[in-house]
Amino acid sequence: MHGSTAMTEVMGILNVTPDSFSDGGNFNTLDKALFQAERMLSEGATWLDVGGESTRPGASAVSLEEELERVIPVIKSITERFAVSVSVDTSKPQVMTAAVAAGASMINDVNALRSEGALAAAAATQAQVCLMHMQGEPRSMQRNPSYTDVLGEVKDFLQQRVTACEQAGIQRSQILLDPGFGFGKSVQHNYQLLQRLPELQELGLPLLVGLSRKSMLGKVTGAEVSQRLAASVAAATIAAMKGARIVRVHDVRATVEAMQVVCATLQEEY
Ligand SMILES: Cn1c(SCC(=O)Nc2ccccc2)nc2c(=O)[nH]c(N)nc21
Repeated sequence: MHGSTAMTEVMGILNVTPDSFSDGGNFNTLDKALFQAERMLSEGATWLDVGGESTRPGASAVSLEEELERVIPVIKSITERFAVSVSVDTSKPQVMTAAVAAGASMINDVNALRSEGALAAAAATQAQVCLMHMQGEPRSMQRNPSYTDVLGEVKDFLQQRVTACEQAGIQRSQILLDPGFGFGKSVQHNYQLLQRLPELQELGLPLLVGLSRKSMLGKVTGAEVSQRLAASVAAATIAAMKGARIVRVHDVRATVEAMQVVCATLQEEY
């Protein structure tokens, strides 16, 4: 049995990119975001991940102003209204600073604080930081992912980023690590990382994983993005059994119930 008996936490995904709420109006965006936030909270999410820039390969870049406009009002409203922890999904240092000031308590950076000024921005807050592995850039990372030893290379990268954080004054107690499923990995690489997740725990820091609805699941089930609930819950269950501290998901209720079954199993109390 890996990890503590504490239940793996469920982080609900709250996209505030314009295409995630089909209408145009700003009020509608905030209104709809709050509705989704409240729903995911009621379903048992203890984290909400608020992101204003899609990381899909080919997604258009978002300006600083645009990203701030999208995420800050949402983070402010959620943290004023609800007792939930909010992470901000951004790589921009200015968004990190503003989001924490608005109430976010985790910085979720798919770029592992490699942008200019990101380490300093994160170090200036007391927020938790999730460092995620990515090979290459979102635009081109899926063209030809290649590794000699995917686990070893991901582990080395994450260790290097932890060292960079410590040198910037970020405490280890603030850091979570994430293998970055789908970010510069083939399907085989992704499943190797999932299977060998316990080896990442050797870095001695909590793990956050994002598997929900990703193409690695579609590849083996043949299911479209909107039809990947069972596969996503299965993947979250595997990750939790293998020690993940937080799972980042679209489907909160189903995943929370799966985590309750994992918890009962790992606690061996029944
Ligand atoms: C912001 N963010 C993303 S966005 C990609 C995504 O969800 N794609 C996707 C979503 C739905 C369907 C298919 C693909 N993935 C992670 C992750 O795995 N870990 C952390 N920490 N943050 C993350």
